[in-house]
Amino acid sequence: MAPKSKPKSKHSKSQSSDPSALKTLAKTPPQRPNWPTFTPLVPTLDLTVTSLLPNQILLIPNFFTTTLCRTYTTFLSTLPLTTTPGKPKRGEAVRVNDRFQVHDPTFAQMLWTQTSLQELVTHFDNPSIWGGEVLGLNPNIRVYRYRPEQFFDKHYDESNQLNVGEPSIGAKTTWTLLIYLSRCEGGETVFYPEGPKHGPIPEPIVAEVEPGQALLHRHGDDCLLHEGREVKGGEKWVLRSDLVVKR
Ligand SMILES: O=C(O)CCC(=O)C(=O)O
Ligand SMILES: [Fe+2]
Repeated sequence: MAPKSKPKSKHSKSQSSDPSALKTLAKTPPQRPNWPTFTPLVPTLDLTVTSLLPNQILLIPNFFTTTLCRTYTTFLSTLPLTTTPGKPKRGEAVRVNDRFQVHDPTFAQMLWTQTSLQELVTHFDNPSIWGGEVLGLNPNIRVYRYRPEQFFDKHYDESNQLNVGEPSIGAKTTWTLLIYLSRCEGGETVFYPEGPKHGPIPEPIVAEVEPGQALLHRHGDDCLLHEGREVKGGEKWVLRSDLVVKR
């Protein structure tokens, strides 16, 4: 929470009387988390991308090992998570969880290149599925913690336009990436495929919260309605980014 008034310490006084120091301070971006390294990992050759719904929802079991999941949840619980308000803005899904969000291009690049993700995505059987030339991951990194009774109500994920790299290239997001980091009761991510207009309503598709499993699903215009079901016991930890392609 922001302090009500500026602290009146000697330190802050000496800083404000030196304009160049102030300039440096203003330019300093908020500190990025000191993310743990991605070890140990299952070798890429031992991982497979499976379809929960062909062309729409893909899974990579054991993308993170159990040990790495534990390292991450321990680390993530030290971050300043904030509880999202129960009352969303108009048109936004009700989302009750604790979250942390950071713009971190370095981490996005690490998660892309220092895990099996880049290899699995770029060597996928049908690369046209990604919706363009894949550049990497969205630097908008989100961390969610759901405790019992917390959930993410039904919604669609939007595609976002952004610029990535140096020199920067126009890009857009096409698939959501979720990495489950813990085991919990409930909390499944559930998708609701649309059936034919007058036909029967298709069964929902349920992705279980398997620690270490990565889930990719199409978003933007091709997004299925989905939700993060209420957690009934334990904690559900998720790392979220998106696949980014050339615009
Ligand atoms: O936590 C989940 O299972 C779903 C998260 C989600 O839908 C989102 O991040 O947009
Ligand atoms: Fe979503």
